[in-house]
Amino acid sequence: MSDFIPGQRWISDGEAELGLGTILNVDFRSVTVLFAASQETRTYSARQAPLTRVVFGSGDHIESAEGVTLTVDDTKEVDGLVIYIGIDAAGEWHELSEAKLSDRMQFNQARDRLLTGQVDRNDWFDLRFRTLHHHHRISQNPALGLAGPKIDLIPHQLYIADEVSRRHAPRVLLADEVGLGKTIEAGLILHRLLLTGRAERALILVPDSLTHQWLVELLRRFAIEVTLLDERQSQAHGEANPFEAGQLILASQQWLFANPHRQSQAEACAWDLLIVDEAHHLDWTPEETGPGYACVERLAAVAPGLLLLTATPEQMGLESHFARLRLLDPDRYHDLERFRAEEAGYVRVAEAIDALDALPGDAAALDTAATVIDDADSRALLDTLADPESDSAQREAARTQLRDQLLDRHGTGRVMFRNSRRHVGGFPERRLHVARLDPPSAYRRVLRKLARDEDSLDELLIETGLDHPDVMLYLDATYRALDDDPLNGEPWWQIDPRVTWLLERLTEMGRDKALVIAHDRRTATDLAEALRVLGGVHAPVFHEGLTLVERDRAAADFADAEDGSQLLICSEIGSEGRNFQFCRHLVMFDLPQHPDQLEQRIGRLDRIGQRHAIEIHVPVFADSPGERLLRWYREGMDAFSAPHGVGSELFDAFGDELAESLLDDEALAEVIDETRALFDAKLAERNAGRNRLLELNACRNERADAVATAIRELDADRALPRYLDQALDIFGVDSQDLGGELLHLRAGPQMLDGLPGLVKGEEGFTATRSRERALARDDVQHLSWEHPLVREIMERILDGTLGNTALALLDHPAIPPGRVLTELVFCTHCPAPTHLHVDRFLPPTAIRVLLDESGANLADKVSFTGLAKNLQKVKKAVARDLIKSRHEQLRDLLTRGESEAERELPTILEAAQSRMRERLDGELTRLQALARHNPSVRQDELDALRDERAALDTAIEGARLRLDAVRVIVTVDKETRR
Ligand SMILES: Nc1ncnc2c1ncn2[C@@H]1O[C@H](COP(=O)(O)OP(=O)(O)OP(=O)(O)O)[C@@H](O)[C@H]1O
Repeated sequence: MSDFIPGQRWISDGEAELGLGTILNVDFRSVTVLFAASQETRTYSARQAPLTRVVFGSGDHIESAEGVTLTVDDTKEVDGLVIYIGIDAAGEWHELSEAKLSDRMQFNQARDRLLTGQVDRNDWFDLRFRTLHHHHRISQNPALGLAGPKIDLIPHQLYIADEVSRRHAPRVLLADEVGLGKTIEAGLILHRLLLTGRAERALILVPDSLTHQWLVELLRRFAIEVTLLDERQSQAHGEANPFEAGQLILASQQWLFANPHRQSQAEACAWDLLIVDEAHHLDWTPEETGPGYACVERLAAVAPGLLLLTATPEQMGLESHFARLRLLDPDRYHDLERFRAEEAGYVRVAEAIDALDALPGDAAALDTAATVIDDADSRALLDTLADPESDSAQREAARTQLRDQLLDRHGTGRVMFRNSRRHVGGFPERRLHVARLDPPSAYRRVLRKLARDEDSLDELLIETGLDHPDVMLYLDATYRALDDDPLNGEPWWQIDPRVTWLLERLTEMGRDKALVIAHDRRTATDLAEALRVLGGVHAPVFHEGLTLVERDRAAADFADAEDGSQLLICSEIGSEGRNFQFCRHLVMFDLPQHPDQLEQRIGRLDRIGQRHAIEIHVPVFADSPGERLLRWYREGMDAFSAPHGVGSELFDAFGDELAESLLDDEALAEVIDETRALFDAKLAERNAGRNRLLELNACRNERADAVATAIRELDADRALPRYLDQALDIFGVDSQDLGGELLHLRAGPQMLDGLPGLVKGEEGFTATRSRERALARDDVQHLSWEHPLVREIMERILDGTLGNTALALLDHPAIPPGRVLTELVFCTHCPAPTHLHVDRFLPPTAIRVLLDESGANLADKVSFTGLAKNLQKVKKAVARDLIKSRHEQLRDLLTRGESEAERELPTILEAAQSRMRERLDGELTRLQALARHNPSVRQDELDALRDERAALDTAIEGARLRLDAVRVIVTVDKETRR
């Protein structure tokens, strides 16, 4: 028969912070418990439920749900429930069923363990106290959640991650230029949200070709383990919803978007955060919604958090860009025309921001700023800034604040972050090398035919089945398609001079690696064959026809610095998302037709981490459409020198005309002139308006610097190695110093099970506290306070009972032998739903009380460490006897200690309240001010912030103290010890 009866009170052994639970339901298999204080319900197996029954004894204090505190005098049992008989502060007697106890009550484990003679090792008690101390310290660190990942501290990424992850349910477009680290930003945001409990479930949708890269990047850099879901795995779950298989699911977009059944399963789950990479593929036009867009739209409607990633937000045109913004905030982005009009106003805002630098003293600048500034608070700041008499520190503060206010209150800044190379700086030069080759006669025949008249072009299109203008641009494909022609007997690569040209370039490059990209998959595979046959060069190929595993293998072969291949040949899919910055030669075997695609290709190499100038090699056939396309890119928009972000608009304006002029130099010259004029105009317009605002907003240096400094301080925290030494030893982890700041950690024979990354009998892992060392090697983990092993150890200590009782001997000349000191560690306990992240303001806070026999508190006079280093351990049996003999005295001292600690609680709670109010009121004021100007502040954000503040207020007010640990210290003299 089950031991559980509805109404009984139990606490969770592993999650004491849930508060006092009530048995809701019991059947022969399971038991369901409601933890009302933290609004959680849990179901456990009835036979192995990790629960402890809560029963209080005579002298204990209990509290009823109505808030009446009683001192227990006696108990009785009725129908399996304990009835407490106790007296309240006014001297009235009450009977209280356990079912009516307050949900916020704590079961005093340390007290009960001590009084029943269960004592732990003295060093465990030490470790417990230190854990509380460090946990408290780290929980309030402003860099929490950003310090653990194994990344370089790059300001624009830190700024974005910090800004976005502070928000309630962030919904943003991460739109940095290619290779500036959008994946890293998304990883940082996810990491912080997970670490602080603000998110638990996330769905990450990425292109097929990037699933593995994401999986590895999240694991290696962020120590985040995700479940990669595909159709095969989903089927293994049978009827069950495969998206429930893990908290963090990574899936391919192609798979999900093509599969309505799986989509409805994904939609049926509760996600906290949805991440969509390469979001420019989500097609939308006013006439038609693509399946990917529709799927994400439905998921985005139910997931509170949404991160869309794209380097080319406008690749599919402004309308499509607007549609993505609409996914983020449908209320704000509902009218395309209004959006266009708003964009036009950004120029004035950007000019006003720039004008601030000329103040005080410049009357024109003052006018420019004043035309945009229209609220009272901003106007007051402008007055300070314009006043030559004002204090210079005040002026600087006003300038910064005003700039922030202008950025906040105007533009898409809050929903879109876009950093550019120009702004970030420090990126390598790009060098273009064009090889002008003579077309072989077979290609010349095609060109002549094309040049003849329109009818010949139509004929060729029908004959080859190719599209226009592909038939002119990719002559090898046209040649292949004309395989009925007896003159086209040889494989294209036997006649195409680009093959020998490439072999020669490879020889010149020596040991340097090269990435080759061709438009067409067949060109890529044939080219690999050609290089093998004609030059004995082995090259892996990467294209859409390969399985994911085959693609990853090809990429890994290329990435291998020692034995890997010199080159990788990709079709166009290799031009997206992949990290090839270890290589500096890019061969564009042909040219893509869209400027954004050209930028994506270059972006594989021109990424963070690239240390060399990038050599871009392009072979073109003299006087061919390919050469004309190259001219359009170079002369029309400087497409090879740096990303400019207006390619999409140019393509929309001139793509068709260009296709028509690829056979005609005169017509081309006109298209180039027109393209150039529009390019210059767009660039000027962008740089003055939206781009300028986006740039200014994408990284606020003071904030980024503050985060980086906080991270560096945590990196250098000398307390971590000391803490780890002790913790690893106690948890049975063997650690070996490998020199060079490296540490190898392995499970020792006595290790407590279930520590992340460590399994008995297995190798373990190498880690280092040095960020630089960790970054230098893929196989070395970054050991920080946020490392999963350190977090698990801390959580186990804080949630469990390890070290919460101890007994030690003290030999002190000033204290006679046989006296008892009691060292009590109380801890604030604040049950609240995890998403409130109450730890930010009130992390478990220790109050130490050290009582002598008379009940005097010596904590201020005798420090924890001062005392600890003079203590001697004692055998457990002796400790038990000592405790038994002092039972009554200890009970009294425990009660006395409680009232000592209670005296300190109000100050701690007040400080927590004021920290919380300062932060949330500040955010609320800022958001309210923003909402007046910038409709991208959502009403639900404001409401959520108000609700959060109210809920935090209640939670902090309801915080209690619980006895976390107790150590009894008995004084001895040298004689006794001997
Ligand atoms: N802070 C960092 N520390 C170390 N490496 C980084 C950092 N930021 C970016 N990288 C590396 O630079 C490369 C580009 O970063 P990432 O893939 O996040 O860029 P992206 O903006 O998503 O690129 P794309 O536009 O191609 O999708 C990756 O190899 C990434 O690991």
